[in-house]
Amino acid sequence: MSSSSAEPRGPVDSSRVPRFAGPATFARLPRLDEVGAADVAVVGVPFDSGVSYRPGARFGGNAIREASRLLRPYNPAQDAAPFELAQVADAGDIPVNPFDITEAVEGVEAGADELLGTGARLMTLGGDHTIALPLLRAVARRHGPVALLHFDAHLDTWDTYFGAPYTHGTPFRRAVEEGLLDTSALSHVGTRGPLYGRRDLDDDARMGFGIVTSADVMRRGVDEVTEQLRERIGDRPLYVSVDIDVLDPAHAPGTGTPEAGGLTSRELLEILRGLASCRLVSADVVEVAPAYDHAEITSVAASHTAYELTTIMARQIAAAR
Ligand SMILES: N=C(N)NCCCC(=O)O
Ligand SMILES: [Zn+2]
Ligand SMILES: [Zn+2]
Repeated sequence: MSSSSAEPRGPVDSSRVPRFAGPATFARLPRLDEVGAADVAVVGVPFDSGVSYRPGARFGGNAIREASRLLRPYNPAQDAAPFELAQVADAGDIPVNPFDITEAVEGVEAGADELLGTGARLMTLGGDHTIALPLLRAVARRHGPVALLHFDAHLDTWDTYFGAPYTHGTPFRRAVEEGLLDTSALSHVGTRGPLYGRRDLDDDARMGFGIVTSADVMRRGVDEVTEQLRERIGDRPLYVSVDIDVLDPAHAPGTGTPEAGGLTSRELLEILRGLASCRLVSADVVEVAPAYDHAEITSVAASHTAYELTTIMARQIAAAR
């Protein structure tokens, strides 16, 4: 633990305080200001001014926090109690200007930079996918160009929308242009749906991305696909970005640009668990738009996604100690 030699402070005990009581933090964990420092900071970014279709992802972080009340402290799939292995804390939100995208992007970068500067890894809850760019800027400043595993229905390597360079469809083209990514280890997973033209794929391939489509996951299976991803990543520092629309709309209706034919939440969680040996330096879960959700289907899936990613980071922090 970076804060002190004391044991990590874990979640509120749901056998003593009902899990539906009190204000929500991620997984009922302490706030960052209650523990001083954290190994993994869960941070919200309530920003959705970069969307091309339905708005509402600005409410995603808090919806994920609410849904995460039901998470329990032991993760059997990874045989780990993540919140005992490392201090995980909820760092609140990075508040940014909803009326000025350029200023917001700078604000996210500064907020992420400050948290990373404490030695914490970030588990960011979006927000729309625009925020991946400033998050990657902050991460690359510390680690150099990182490997990227991008779970999404969409490529998000388009150039501009209405002339705007910073949008939720363009973060990874900007990241490649800025040299933030190790272009020998870039993968999209779960890609599907109509494109603007064949050229979208040509541009994407030229940037260095490999694609595992949603249909590939179905045909080849989770284990084979995950093995291939692990080989491509090797021991490089890895950033994982999960756009919740990688899931089929049946598994994640609460999102802004849904596409039919997506992954199941079981497939996504199993692929993530298969990455436990990778050097995960930070991650995000974005594009949860609760206004289109039903019975917290999407925010529950997102909370479990963040839980698996947090578990991977906590295990690695404990193993390195
Ligand atoms: N990043 C997400 N979720 N969507 C990008 C879709 C961009 C488009 O409207 O073509
Ligand atoms: Zn998407
Ligand atoms: Zn996206």
